[in-house]
Amino acid sequence: MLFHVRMDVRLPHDLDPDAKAEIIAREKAYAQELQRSGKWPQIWRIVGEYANISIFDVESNDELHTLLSGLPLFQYMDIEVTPLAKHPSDIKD
Ligand SMILES: O=C(O)CC1=CCC(=O)O1
Repeated sequence: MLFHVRMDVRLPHDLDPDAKAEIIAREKAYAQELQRSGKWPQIWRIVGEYANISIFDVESNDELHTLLSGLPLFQYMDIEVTPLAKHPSDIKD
């Protein structure tokens, strides 16, 4: 199942710089591991925003929820999920 996910990051302005660097490093490691697993095949920066558009390829809504809620930055994100289905005009496969 494919999902389009938008993540807007809203870090507190008063977050300690070392804590900020540490949580961002953990976020990167977590995201790169999921990319290597094939569950997070695309991640794109939205130009001019601290936000990304990602594509997830997972087995279920529950799996996606587990992965998203495991993001180190989860508590600092607004997340919008759009489930994707094959378009009838798509010529692939
Ligand atoms: O910077 C972001 O868009 C938040 C984020 C998600 C995965 C990652 O590495 O950073």
